[in-house]
Amino acid sequence: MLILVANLGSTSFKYKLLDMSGDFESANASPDSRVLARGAVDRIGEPISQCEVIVTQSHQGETFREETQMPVPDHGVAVQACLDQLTHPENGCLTEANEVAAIGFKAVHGGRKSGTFVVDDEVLEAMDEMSAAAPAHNPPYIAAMKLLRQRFPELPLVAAFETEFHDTISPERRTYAIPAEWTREMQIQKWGFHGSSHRFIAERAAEVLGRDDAKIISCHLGGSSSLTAIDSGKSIMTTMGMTPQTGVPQNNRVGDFDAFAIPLIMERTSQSLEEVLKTLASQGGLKGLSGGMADLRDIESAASEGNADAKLALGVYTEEIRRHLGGMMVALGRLDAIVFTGGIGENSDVVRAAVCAGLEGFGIELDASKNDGMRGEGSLHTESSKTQILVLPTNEEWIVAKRSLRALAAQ
Ligand SMILES: Nc1ncnc2c1ncn2[C@@H]1O[C@H](COP(=O)(O)OP(=O)(O)O)[C@@H](O)[C@H]1O
Ligand SMILES: CC(=O)OP(=O)(O)O
Ligand SMILES: [Mg+2]
Repeated sequence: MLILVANLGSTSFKYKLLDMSGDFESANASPDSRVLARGAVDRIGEPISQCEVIVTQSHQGETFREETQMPVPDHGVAVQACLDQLTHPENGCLTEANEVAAIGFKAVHGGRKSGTFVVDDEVLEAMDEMSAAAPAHNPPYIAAMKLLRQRFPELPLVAAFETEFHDTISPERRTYAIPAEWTREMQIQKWGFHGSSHRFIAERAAEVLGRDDAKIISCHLGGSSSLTAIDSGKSIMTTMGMTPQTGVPQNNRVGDFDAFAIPLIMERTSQSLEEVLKTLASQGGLKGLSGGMADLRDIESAASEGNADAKLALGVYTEEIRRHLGGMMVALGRLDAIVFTGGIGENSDVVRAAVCAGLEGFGIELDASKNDGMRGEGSLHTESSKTQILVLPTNEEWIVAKRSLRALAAQ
């Protein structure tokens, strides 16, 4: 049974076509060997996007790999290019898109619909209600789902919402200090996001550490970044709140911010509430701090050349990560591992070193020689470190595929 998983990130589009036949629930289900094709478009919306496609077995029976650079203005163009690639007469691996049993989406905010659901009008409506709360994420997902529903009306679409993994967080850690009826009646609360990634890290870290009762902090750092404290496989605390604009600074979204600064900004800039919110959700975060650079690769290179704004952006970003790390260590009471994942966590030794700096007194010791240039799965701690420091590449698509199949079976 083939499942196509669509992952529309804030800066990227990634997809995997997975063969989910046989037992995919067991520990040796081997996610990598099930990938028939995968592709990624990086730097969506920038003048030049990087596109990579790998088809493990094409119609010609051979592996096909292509890397191109071209403008990909939005996620709609990326989804269309993915379907064209998969059904390409020579280099694709599907004769028709209908050979796929379902398309699973790493959907972001369903508000009242937190879980994994076959997409119907009610799911789309719930996502639409949350579009103002997740402006960078929900509109492209809704557009992609509507496009695919129109093109392939027989093909089930499944939405695995990012909030689901955080359903285990206690009321004390998910409730804002606001009038109680706002929480009860409107569910204004800390939902948390990146659930597929943090769940994958919980599963993989348990395998790597060889224990099911591990206490870990999963640092998913990418276009969007969030940390989650995980105890025995369950989320107990996370950094994003009601919306994916909160927590640590995001690529171009503000992160934690004092709501009472907003009326002052409106007064002094003569901007409407909508204009100020749009700025906070598209010109804030790393982009706002650095004077226009939303991608950490650009910020790192500008900072190394002495650019003061870029240095400050890096400093604010890593200090915010450390602030949350400290709170999570207290919530967990013991820390077996810090895990770095996501585009930044998996690739940036600069960020990993800054996050772990000076934590030796807590038993967290980074080995600089292991960290420098480290990519792929591996460990970065010294022999005497009490806490392990790991890099585990995330696999959100694997979690979405598994959850999508369960939702289809439960229908
Ligand atoms: N080699 C690298 N060094 C530093 N940062 C990187 C590197 N490669 C990717 N990144 C960062 O990772 C981000 C993408 O992360 P990812 O988790 O894939 O994105 P998304 O949030 O779109 O799902 C990029 O915006 C970039 O900031
Ligand atoms: C919140 C979320 O899913 O973020 P992103 O897709 O940008 O990583
Ligand atoms: Mg992502």
